[in-house]
Amino acid sequence: MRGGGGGCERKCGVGTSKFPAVDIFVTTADPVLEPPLITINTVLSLLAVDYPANKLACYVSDDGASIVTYYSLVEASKFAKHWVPFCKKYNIALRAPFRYFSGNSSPPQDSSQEFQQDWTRMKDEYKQLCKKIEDASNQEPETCDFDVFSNIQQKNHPTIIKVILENKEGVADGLPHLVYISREKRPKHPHQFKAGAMNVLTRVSGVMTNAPFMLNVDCDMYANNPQVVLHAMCYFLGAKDEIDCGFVQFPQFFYDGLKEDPYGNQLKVLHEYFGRGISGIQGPFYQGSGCFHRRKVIYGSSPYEKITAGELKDEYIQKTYGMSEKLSTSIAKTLLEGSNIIEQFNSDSPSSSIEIAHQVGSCGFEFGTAWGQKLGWLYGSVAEDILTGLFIQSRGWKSAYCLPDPPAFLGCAPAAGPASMIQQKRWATGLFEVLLNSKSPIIGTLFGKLQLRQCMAYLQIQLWGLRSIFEVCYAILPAYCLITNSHFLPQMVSLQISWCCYSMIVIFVEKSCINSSSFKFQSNSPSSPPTQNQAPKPRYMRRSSSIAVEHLQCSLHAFAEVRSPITPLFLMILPPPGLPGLPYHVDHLLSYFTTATEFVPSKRSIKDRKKTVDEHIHCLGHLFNNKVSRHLTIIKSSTTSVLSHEPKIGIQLQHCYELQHSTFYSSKSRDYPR
Ligand SMILES: O=c1ccn([C@@H]2O[C@H](COP(=O)(O)OP(=O)(O)O[C@H]3O[C@H](CO)[C@@H](O)[C@H](O)[C@H]3O)[C@@H](O)[C@H]2O)c(=O)[nH]1
Ligand SMILES: [Mn+2]
Repeated sequence: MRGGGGGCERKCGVGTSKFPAVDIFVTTADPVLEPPLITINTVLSLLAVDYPANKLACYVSDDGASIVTYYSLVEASKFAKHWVPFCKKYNIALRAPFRYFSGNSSPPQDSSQEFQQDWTRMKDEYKQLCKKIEDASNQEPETCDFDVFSNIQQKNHPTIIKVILENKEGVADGLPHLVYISREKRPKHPHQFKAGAMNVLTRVSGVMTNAPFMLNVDCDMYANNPQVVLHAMCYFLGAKDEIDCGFVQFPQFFYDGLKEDPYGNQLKVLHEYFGRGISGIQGPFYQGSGCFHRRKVIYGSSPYEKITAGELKDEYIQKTYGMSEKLSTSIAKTLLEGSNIIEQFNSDSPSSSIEIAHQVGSCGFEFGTAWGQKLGWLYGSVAEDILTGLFIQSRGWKSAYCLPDPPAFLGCAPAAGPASMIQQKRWATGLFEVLLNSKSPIIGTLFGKLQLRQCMAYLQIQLWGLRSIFEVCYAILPAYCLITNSHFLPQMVSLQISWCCYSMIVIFVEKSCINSSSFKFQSNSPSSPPTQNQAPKPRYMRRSSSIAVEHLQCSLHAFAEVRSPITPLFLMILPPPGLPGLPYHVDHLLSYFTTATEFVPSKRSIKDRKKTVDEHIHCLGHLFNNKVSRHLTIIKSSTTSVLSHEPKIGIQLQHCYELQHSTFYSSKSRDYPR
């Protein structure tokens, strides 16, 4: 055992030497669009997490090959030497300094003298750090250490790797390793965007530290909950079978969003409701940031095939994973000793592997190998996250969704305007590319281990781009009807009328149930994972609710959900007769009806209801608004949860509400680190 790590040990009831190592990857690509100050704040928040420092290594990939980014990291590492002990000493909740100090010009008055002094010193140091970075952005810093950056072009340069911090003695209370990487770029070589960067990070870390778990964060998402690594490890180590937990995804939440989120940039529907819903099937999608993977999952392993040493001949490994002896050894170790996760951490210091790291970071390394095709982060879509996660789940792995309080990561989202439209267009295109890819969910279900309902959930998001056609139609529909003095509801065609009545019932029951059954969260949510002997605390208390009504509600939802992903496809081919010329999209009609049901009598005050109606009307004007679909998604999430569990009604409901309301442990894994 190296080092002590008393803090974590006390909190978790497990010796920290038993904690598995974790490699952390932060990606940045452009020092202008992603200012180094933001990147270093993310890095600082990660260096300061509550986890033994000798089990962590943080790798920053800089696709911008920016001297300012590198300089900022070097300066930040000096600051970290004071910042991290400060955070741990006073158990600071928010460990990204720009958020911690924002709006506070003086320390809290009711705190101790010592704390006030330390606080003021830290704030001054942070100010100096900001000043240095600002100066460097205006005029490039000059020291001999930065020679490698001179005379290079952003898109044409060799690999640059710098070990900035090294925890050589392996002390748990020290600082984690910090490594800067800018992979080789050549004009004629496709660099494969983030997926390419992630694959280099995987290989470089494979030869340097080779931790069995890897966390990946975008540079603009800082760790908002210092216990995030512990939370993730509870899932990995608690899973009865590792197949249940190939990766652990934390939802993406954002700070400083616009009030009321008029453009839907907070992606509440996707992350909060949809995410919880599919947790009940095969688990959440991989969302690109805030996700922990098992290393062997990224190396392409399948939970059903146990690899034997005989299969891992050098020749095979080098053909699949590339020509590097040290990398081959580390990969073989990961694949063979996959479950012996404690042993794998490479105890050599990162700087001893720097030469090999350069080799595996070069752009020709992947030539002729399976990287990006069958392993690593996959190429072929700008939504490499969804594609990679889909491929993992198609091999049979499940994933877990973790929603601790406070949220694990917070990021910045474009507020509005062209930036957010460009982002949404990129996602819509990327998602559609995945649908057309040879690894599409349909193929995954037919020939792989992707569950049918998981496939439907993937289709639901992948058809997102196509839905805009219908969205436009429905947005202009009311106006069209006003101008031509016609109706947008179908004429007396029995099929459509029955759909309308049915939808009204669903929403009516939904509304009345939401009003009648209320759930109260316990305010004292556990801030640390429970110890071995401690029973898990229930995270919510049920107050009053009628099981019968709830069940009715859930079954209706289930019924409504089953057809949902198929509906848009079906209706595109076969528009029903009631609305000539306009496809009849049930989802969207449902959202119109949601507005109407605000007039159904309920216990909510008139003022409240009026507000909701206003909201909906406001929404209809905004094509990018999520609010209309919010109600729908509540329906979807409870449905998918219900559908995914065994037939006993009571258990179904329990799971359904746990998935919707629990913030920490998944309903499936109730074991804790041993
Ligand atoms: O060539 C590139 C391009 C991007 N990135 C990094 O990838 C991340 C995501 O890129 P960004 O342009 O910020 O995309 P977002 O739309 O904000 O990100 C979401 O969508 C992406 C897929 O489009 C996912 O990769 C992200 O993880 C997910 O958070 C950032 O850290 C970038 O620095 C690189 O490292 N190299
Ligand atoms: Mn981003």
